[in-house]
Amino acid sequence: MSQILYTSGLQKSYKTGKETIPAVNGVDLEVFSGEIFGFLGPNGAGKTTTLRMLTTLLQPDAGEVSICSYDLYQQPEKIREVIGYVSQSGGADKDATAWEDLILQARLYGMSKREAAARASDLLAALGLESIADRRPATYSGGQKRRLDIAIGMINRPKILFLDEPTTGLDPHSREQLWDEVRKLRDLGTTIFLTTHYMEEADALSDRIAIMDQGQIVLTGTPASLKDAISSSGTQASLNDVFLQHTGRYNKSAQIA
Ligand SMILES: Nc1ncnc2c1ncn2[C@@H]1O[C@H](COP(=O)(O)OP(=O)(O)OP(=O)(O)O)[C@@H](O)[C@H]1O
Repeated sequence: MSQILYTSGLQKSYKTGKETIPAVNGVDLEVFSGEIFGFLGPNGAGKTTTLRMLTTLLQPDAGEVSICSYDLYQQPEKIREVIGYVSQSGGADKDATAWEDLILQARLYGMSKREAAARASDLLAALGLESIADRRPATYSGGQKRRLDIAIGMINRPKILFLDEPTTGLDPHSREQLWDEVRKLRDLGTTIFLTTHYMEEADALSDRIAIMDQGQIVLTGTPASLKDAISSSGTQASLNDVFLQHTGRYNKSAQIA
């Protein structure tokens, strides 16, 4: 598999008054084309800060970043062309129907009216939103809203899609439905970079995961290899056990699901 995302020594501090908070403190990452990469860590670990740098929304203090071989500092506009980003709050327009919103987004990416309509139709079908395309998001369920957010994030056919906690707040059934949609996107060739607080989600979805803590990557590997590494004969460790061992705390939200 070829490399699609690379970071080396990525750093970012925030200054608030006299205090300097080293939010991201030397992050090295490698993500391969076609994989679902799970990005985990306790609250305040630095995940969102990392994600905002990778998506060109925040300037790093130091470090190298390349996505699809484009350099973050030299070619940020090229990086924006090849990524999609679905933030925790989503990007859907509450006053537009799904169809209107997708058409507008496609036109903003320079598609002709005909191309925009074809792209919107394809995305509505891929994400199971056809029957509600003419309604506004206020009338959607939580899962439908998240699927529309993802459709908007996919409008420009990104090579890599960043999903920030895509299933937070969804019930277990909607969450599993969304997992299927994410797998479908991956099977169609999109690399997925996903943050989540749900360990069973990371386990079920990710080809590989990285665990971040206090601004640094503390562990990377496949879910199976990470669990096997701390399992003893007769006792299979869970991803939550792995998380506990490497961050010193259980991920409480993981137990809600
Ligand atoms: N705008 C900001 N100004 C000052 N400090 C910030 C700012 N944004 C984040 N931080 C701090 O940087 C650190 C990393 O925060 P970040 O939001 O990246 O973590 P996270 O892993 O995404 O957390 P969560 O899981 O809670 O979303 C935290 O200590 C946080 O308080």
